[in-house]
Amino acid sequence: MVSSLDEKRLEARRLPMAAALDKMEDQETSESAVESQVEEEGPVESTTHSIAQFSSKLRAMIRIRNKYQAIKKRRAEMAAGLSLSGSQPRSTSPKIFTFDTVTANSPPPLRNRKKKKKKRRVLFPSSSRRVVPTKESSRAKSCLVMLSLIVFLQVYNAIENLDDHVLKYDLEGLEKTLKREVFGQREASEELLERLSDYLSTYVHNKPLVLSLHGPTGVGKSHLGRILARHFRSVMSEQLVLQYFVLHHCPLEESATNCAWNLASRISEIVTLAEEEEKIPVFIFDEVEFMHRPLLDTLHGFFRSNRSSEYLNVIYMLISNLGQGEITKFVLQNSSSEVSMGRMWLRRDLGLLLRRTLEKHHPLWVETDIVPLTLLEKSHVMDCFLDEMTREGFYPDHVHIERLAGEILYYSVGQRQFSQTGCKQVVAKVNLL
Ligand SMILES: Nc1ncnc2c1ncn2[C@@H]1O[C@H](COP(=O)(O)OP(=O)(O)OP(=O)(O)O)[C@@H](O)[C@H]1O
Repeated sequence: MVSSLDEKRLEARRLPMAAALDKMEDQETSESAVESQVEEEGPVESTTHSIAQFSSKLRAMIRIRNKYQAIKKRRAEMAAGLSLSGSQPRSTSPKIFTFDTVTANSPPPLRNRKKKKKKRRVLFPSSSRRVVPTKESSRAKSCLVMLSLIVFLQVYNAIENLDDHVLKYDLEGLEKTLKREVFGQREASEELLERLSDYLSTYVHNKPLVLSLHGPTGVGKSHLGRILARHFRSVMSEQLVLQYFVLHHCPLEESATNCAWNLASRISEIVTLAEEEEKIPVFIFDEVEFMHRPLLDTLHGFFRSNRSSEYLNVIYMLISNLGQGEITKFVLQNSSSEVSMGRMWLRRDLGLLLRRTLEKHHPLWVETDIVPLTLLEKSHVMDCFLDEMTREGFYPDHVHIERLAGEILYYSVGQRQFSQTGCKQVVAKVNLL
């Protein structure tokens, strides 16, 4: 495209050229006149010089004329091009005229052009100052971040602490021992572990943990008590675990008050020591069915939650055959419905039944978690024989074990046989071998 300025320039060039052409035409006529005059008058030396000068001027003029013709032609072509492109707006910016072809100046094809990035613009109202608003850091936002960080750290710390507590008592180790050494009491063992794990995961409690193990004779109550005492002695110090056998420590009723006083001071001593060591002491009372009233009352006092904090971080375990009649009856009656009702439901019902009986015996059982141990079946008794024989160095012959297990008395319910004395006689029978 050619701007108006270019046109003016062309025009300006064209005018002198046109004048020169007119002059050239005049000169051509005058040249012919001169030539005719020369023909008529003959060659003269002075005229020869002026003719040579004149012919060089003429050649220059012809060159200018040719250029002018070329420019004129190009203008005509450009005008034709403009009319073809139609409504394209003419650029108002000044352009430098060159003799390059139009195609050389034409814009490159679209695909070769780089995509221009869109500028993000902030639109301001005409009345306001054109200043980009400064980003204000929100204090509420930073406070929220800080708060969530603190909460996260506290939760993380609490979880770590919980893990630390449980790890300290090695409940996983205890679980393995129970699985290996206790037969036929899977639910009771699991319940026990669950209560211990819940309690031992934290050091701050609002009441002590009181577990009460009940079951018929020979089902492994004392056996469980011994395993627990051994375990806690190994993970804590000896002094923080007390095993109290009523028939051994306080057999006579007349000395019960004195026993109670001694027991209370012993408990206080151990609790204080445990508080210093930041550990939870364990008290295991066996043969509780023989415990006299003053001792039961003393224990009841320790189970209450109105005592100072060190007395709340304690585990008490009561072992007795109280309620054994109820357990035997319940197991035999529900042996066939175990699968249909589910063992957990039966255990819950049995627990409620036992609580009613035990609360009549002494109110301290209101504060306890009751863990019933069930009757052992013939297969469990055989496991007891196998274990005992291996321990005593006998070859564990299956036929021999079956014969020994057959000498024990059983309750028969359908296909199932429940031992009337659990594994109580196993040790004695193996000793006779
Ligand atoms: N469930 C069991 N698993 C392994 N061994 C057992 C089990 N029950 C009993 N025994 C064995 O039988 C012996 C006697 O058991 P334990 O003293 O625990 O009976 P108990 O339930 O306390 O009975 P009691 O109320 O008459 O004292 C134990 O030494 C133990 O070796």
